[in-house]
Amino acid sequence: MTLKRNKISVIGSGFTGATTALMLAQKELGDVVLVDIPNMEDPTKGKALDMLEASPVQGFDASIIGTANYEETKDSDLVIITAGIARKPGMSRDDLVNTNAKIMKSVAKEIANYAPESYIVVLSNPVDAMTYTAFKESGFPKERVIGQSGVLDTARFRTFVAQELNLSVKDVTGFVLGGHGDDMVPLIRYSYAGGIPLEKLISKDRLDAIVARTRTGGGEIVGLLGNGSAYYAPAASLTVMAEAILKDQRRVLPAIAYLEGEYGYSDIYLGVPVVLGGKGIEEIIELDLTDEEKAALDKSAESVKNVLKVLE
Ligand SMILES: NC(=O)C1=CN([C@@H]2O[C@H](COP(=O)(O)OP(=O)(O)OC[C@H]3O[C@@H](n4cnc5c(N)ncnc54)[C@H](O)[C@@H]3O)[C@@H](O)[C@H]2O)C=CC1
Ligand SMILES: O=C([O-])CC(=O)C(=O)O
Repeated sequence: MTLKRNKISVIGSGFTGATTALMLAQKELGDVVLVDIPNMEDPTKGKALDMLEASPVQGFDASIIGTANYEETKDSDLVIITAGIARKPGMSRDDLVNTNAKIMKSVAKEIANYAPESYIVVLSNPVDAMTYTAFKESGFPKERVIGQSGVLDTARFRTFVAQELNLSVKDVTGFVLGGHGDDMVPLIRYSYAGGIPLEKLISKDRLDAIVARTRTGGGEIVGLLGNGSAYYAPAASLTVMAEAILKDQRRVLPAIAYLEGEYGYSDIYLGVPVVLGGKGIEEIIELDLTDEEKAALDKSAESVKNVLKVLE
């Protein structure tokens, strides 16, 4: 028997792509190919070499290469797409749609050509619409094209709750549904600290404030950074999704999935709870929602549909 390491391609070697490449390698999830456009080839090679030189210090075994040649992605097991522009203060994620759709189409075609059996995880914004674009352009089955939003949004929610209660983040769980925009839907009813419903531990006013901060969590970082958007927590979120797929963990995570009737929506990619494992999205979990929660999800789905209309 010949054992082989996973091959993971990360498209886009900017803030999120490079950080993700390092985290994947540090966790020894596979050999990493970092890809960018031709005029970014040298910086991409430089970042990859710099990361590789960290491997003896930290003691991880993974090759990391930088390239502008998609041939290097041949037969990747997993491809993570971070290529595209990021927003600046004053912009919404949806303002990125036209530029990033063009990039996503070309990247998805390259992946379909060189890594037709791979799983695709999309980060580029507006991510619900970009995941839809990657699905259509790649022609891959829906379970192999997944978007990242909920792990990050939930992580922000968990961070703020842990700060509020002065408890370990490890004991705080949360669930954020819907599109990755300011009308995402954090579900308090399904969120706990050490198994205790949050509503029993935090006042309604404080919970409302935490929900509001979660919804605008991306914008908060954009405002502070001044020239770009978040990358450490997004990279950590991508890494957890990659691990769930490559190690067939069957984790229950919120992820952007293609819906065909689930939650009452069709032909749309939207953030919902899924089982993520070796076959990609193995199940979509349908939760019972109150009328208020469903109305909030409808509003969020409507925003995603409006972005998709721009693409038509
Ligand atoms: N879904 C989410 O939760 C999050 C999404 N994002 C999004 O991820 C994207 C990337 O963000 P950053 O890494 O901070 O941006 P960045 O500007 O630092 O890096 C983007 C990289 O993509 C490259 N690129 C452009 N066209 C390409 C192509 N055709 N092939 C390969 N590479 C290409 C650029 O040269 C650049 O190096 C943005 O759209 C951002 O909004 C960022 C954080 C969280
Ligand atoms: O806010 C942005 O533009 C980047 C992003 O999606 C996030 O950090 O949630």
